[in-house]
Amino acid sequence: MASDLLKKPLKLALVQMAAGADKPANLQRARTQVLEASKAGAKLIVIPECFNSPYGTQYFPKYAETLLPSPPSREDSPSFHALSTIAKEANAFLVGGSIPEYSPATKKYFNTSLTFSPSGDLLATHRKVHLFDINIPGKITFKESEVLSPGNKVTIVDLPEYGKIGIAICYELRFPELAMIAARKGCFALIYPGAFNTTTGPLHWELLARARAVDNQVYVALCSPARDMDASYHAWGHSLVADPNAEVIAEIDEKEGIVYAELNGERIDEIRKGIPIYKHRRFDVYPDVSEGDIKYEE
Ligand SMILES: NC(=O)CCC(=O)C(=O)O
Repeated sequence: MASDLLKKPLKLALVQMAAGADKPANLQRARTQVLEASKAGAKLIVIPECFNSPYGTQYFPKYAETLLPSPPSREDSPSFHALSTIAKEANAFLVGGSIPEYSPATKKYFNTSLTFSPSGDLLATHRKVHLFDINIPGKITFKESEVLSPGNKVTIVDLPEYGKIGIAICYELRFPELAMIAARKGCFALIYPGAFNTTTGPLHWELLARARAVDNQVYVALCSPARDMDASYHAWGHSLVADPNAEVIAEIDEKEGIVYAELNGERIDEIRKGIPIYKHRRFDVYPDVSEGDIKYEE
């Protein structure tokens, strides 16, 4: 019996690409690797957070593009047009990692993810809601909010013929509420373009992916850039897919490469039948975070 959540099997690819200082080269690299994934049969393809620029607050203003009004002009957003064309060439849904965005109307910068359909149409825009501001003395200090402003919407995207996915960016993996809202609204997978680092990555990256998967009994996919030890920020890499039972079913090391996984709705149904937490929740005892005044990207 077909699953209500994911109507037919879906091949997912996570493109763990290197992103350097040369924006046109980053766009070209994304194209080459997305097309390789599509040749391998992937119908949902993800690229990393900040794929068109090095990751660092010092780079965001220089690499930022203007997305509104939508569609933007080619001059305002070469990355928007590259992603739309790549999705069409690949004939696949493309979660376009994220790019630094500048809004002239508000004079604010955002960390923004664009998702395109196989015909190259923009399906959703997610501006990172939870900014990465951390300070681990002697290890890493990073403050996205020095430059970026937060988005304020939950992003759920309907992939026609398949089902719904939730999209959030990197640090947002640490916020179970976001994942729970998306899962309880019927998503079969939570997709996170991300760039954890070599301090937090070893302990938390896989743990958090598996935690969000087991909490919600959905697929969880994390797509990182490849590690570049010459860059100012050392990405953890290790793009991976956890299944609805929190098993890591595909993973890569820190180098460039593509991770593939077959997603199957019947696997979600099987796990939910065996451990029926969806029937056991007690909203008479505590509130349902997926109800109430939630702001969605439309
Ligand atoms: N780009 C990010 O949001 C990094 C998040 C991260 O490394 C973490 O530990 O959280």
